[in-house]
Amino acid sequence: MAERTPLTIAMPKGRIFGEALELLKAAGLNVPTDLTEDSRKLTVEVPGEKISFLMVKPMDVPTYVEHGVADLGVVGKDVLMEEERDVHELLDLKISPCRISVAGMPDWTPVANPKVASKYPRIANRWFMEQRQQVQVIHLNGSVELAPLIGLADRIVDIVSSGRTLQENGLIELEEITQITSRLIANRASYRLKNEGIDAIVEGLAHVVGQEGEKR
Ligand SMILES: Nc1ncnc2c1ncn2[C@@H]1O[C@H](COP(=O)(O)OP(=O)(O)OP(=O)(O)O)[C@@H](O)[C@H]1O
Ligand SMILES: O=P(O)(O)OC[C@H]1O[C@H](OP(=O)(O)OP(=O)(O)O)[C@H](O)[C@@H]1O
Repeated sequence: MAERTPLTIAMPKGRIFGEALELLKAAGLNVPTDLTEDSRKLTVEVPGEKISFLMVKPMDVPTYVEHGVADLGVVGKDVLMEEERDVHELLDLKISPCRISVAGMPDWTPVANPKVASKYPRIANRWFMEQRQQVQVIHLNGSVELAPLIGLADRIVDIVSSGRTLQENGLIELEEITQITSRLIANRASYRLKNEGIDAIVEGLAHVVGQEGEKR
């Protein structure tokens, strides 16, 4: 891909990273060999292409992009829904598919003002508000499935993929809130000012994910 505009891409460390990297390579980006999941380097430049990568926490990707220190970012739709940052969502990359669901113990019975543990307090609050159910959301940063087992919460709102974590902890999925995939996002000003460079990347990625007609 002939790329002249200097661009910075925020890449999420962790689960999405490998698949996102493969997509970028398939889209023709000359990805440097030191851009690997286990690298400790936090910035990596693509020689000759004026592209640099920032290695950041998945939850922080929209922050870097909103503030314009990254022009582009790859992030799960769950994070976009939770963070509500002012960024431009360009493309559904269709990687890291999963869903956000409400789950609980099989013998769960309705109680007044139930406690709901979640890594996604905004998504959980929004969902229960839409359902006109009053709940108390407890924010956790991980191991959310533990909460109903030890009496911290009556239900959880969390990612479900294979369903293994729920199953191994004796929980059941009660309601699906939404399907999730990873998205390509852009800083709003960058999208206007660096449109040519960004469009070249979007075109390449859209071609790979088979989505020419679906770009936003
Ligand atoms: N079990 C899963 N299967 C598939 N995709 C998942 C799964 N869990 C999360 N994801 C997707 O991958 C993204 C990144 O998840 P990952 O676990 O790498 O980061 P994280 O949730 O921020 O973890 P940590 O808090 O450990 O840094 C999530 O935002 C979501 O879109
Ligand atoms: O349906 P499954 O395939 O089992 O995947 C779902 C699990 O994966 C994620 O957890 P993660 O591994 O990121 O750990 P965490 O609990 O620390 O967030 C998510 O929060 C679920 O716990």
